Amino acid sequence: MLDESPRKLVQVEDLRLYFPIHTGVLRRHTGDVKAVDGVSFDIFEGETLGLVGESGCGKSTVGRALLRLYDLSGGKVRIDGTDISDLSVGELRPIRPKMQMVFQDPQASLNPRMTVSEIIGEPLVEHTDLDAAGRQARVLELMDQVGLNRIFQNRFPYEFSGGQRQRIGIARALALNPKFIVCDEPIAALDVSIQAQVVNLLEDLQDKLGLTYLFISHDLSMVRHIADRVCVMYLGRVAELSPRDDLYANPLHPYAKALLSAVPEADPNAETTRQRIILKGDVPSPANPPKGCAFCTRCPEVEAICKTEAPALREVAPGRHVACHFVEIQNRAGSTGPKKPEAIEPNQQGERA
Ligand SMILES: Nc1ncnc2c1ncn2[C@@H]1O[C@H](COP(=O)(O)OP(=O)(O)OP(=O)(O)O)[C@@H](O)[C@H]1O
Repeated sequence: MLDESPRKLVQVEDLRLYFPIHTGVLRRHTGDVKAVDGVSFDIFEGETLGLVGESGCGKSTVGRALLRLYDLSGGKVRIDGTDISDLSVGELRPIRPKMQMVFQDPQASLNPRMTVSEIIGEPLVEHTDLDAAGRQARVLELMDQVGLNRIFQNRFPYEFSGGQRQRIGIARALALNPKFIVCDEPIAALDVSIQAQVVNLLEDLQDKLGLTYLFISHDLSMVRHIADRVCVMYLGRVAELSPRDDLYANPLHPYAKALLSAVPEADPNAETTRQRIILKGDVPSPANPPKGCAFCTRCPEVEAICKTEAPALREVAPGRHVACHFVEIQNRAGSTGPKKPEAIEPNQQGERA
C-alpha cells in the first residue's frame, strides 16, 4: 500500500508509439497507426495503476512501450529514475530485471517444451551468476511464493490448469526481483472462478515484495478491486486519470462516464442508480484520428472547440486529471464544483495532492 510520500517509480511523459503503414508494391510508408499518441502519467512505488478503455485504445501498446519492448516514436519513459526511452538493447540489459510482464495468455507465453523449473529458472540463467544448485533453490522458493507445489517442478505446462499456468508465468516474472510489473489482462483468459485467486495472489505478492503494478484490464469490476488509481484511455490518449474511488463514484470525462455506466454500483443501497450511457458510432481508426479531441465524434457533450483543438490533460480537482473541453467549460461556469483547472506539466500528471 502507499506510504505518506510515495516515490515515482515509473514516469511517462508524452509517450508516442506509432506503427508505420506501408502500402503498394513498393511498400511505401503512407501513414501511421497512432496506437499511443501523447500519454503522460506517473506510477508511484507500491501502487497499482489500472489502465482501462475499449479494445484497440492502446492499453497493451502502452504496457509494452513502458518495458521498451518497442522503440518509442516519441516521449520519455523513466523507470526508477533511469530514462530508458532511447537505450539500446545492450544498455537495457541491466535494467530489464527491474521490470517484467505477466501476459494474458499463460498457454501461449510458456514454452511447451520446457519444464516448470526450466521456465521459471530461464531468466536466472540469462541475468544472474547463480550455479545450477542456486538456480534450483531460487526456483523452488518462487514456486512456494506463487502457491505451486514443488513436486510439479519437472512437469510441462500442458499438465497444468489455466490458473496454475498463470502462477508459473508470475513466478517467472518474479525470478529477478523486479520492482515494476506490467500485468496485461492477466486474468482475461482464465475461468471466472479462478480469476479472483490470481488477483488475490498478485495483491499478496505486492504487499510482501513491495511491487508496483500497471494492471491492464477490460474488467472494470476487477480494476475497482485492485487499482489505487485508474487511467482511462480513448484512442491512444488519456481521457481521465483519477483515484479509484473518485472515478467509480463520479467519473468526470464523458467517455469515462459512458464506460463506467455499465459497471454495477458498489453500494446496492445507493439512492441514485447510474444511468447506462450507450455511445453512438464506432471508435475511429487510430490511423486517422479525428481532428481536435479524439472523442469528439461520439461525445454526448461535444462543443465547437472539441472539433478543432485537442484538450490538454489538466488537474480539475485534487488528484483528478481530465482531458476535456466540456469539463473545463463547466468548471469555468462553476457548475461542477471542482476548482478552476490549471495546466500542469506532463511529468506532474498523476501527482497526488
Ligand atoms: N504490431 C502492430 N502493428 C500495427 N498496429 C498495431 C500493432 N499492435 C497494435 N496495433 C494497433 O494499435 C492499436 C492499439 O492496440 P493495442 O493492442 O495496444 O490496444 P488495446 O487497448 O490493448 O486492445 P485490446 O484490449 O483489444 O488488447 C490498435 O489499433 C491495434 O490494431
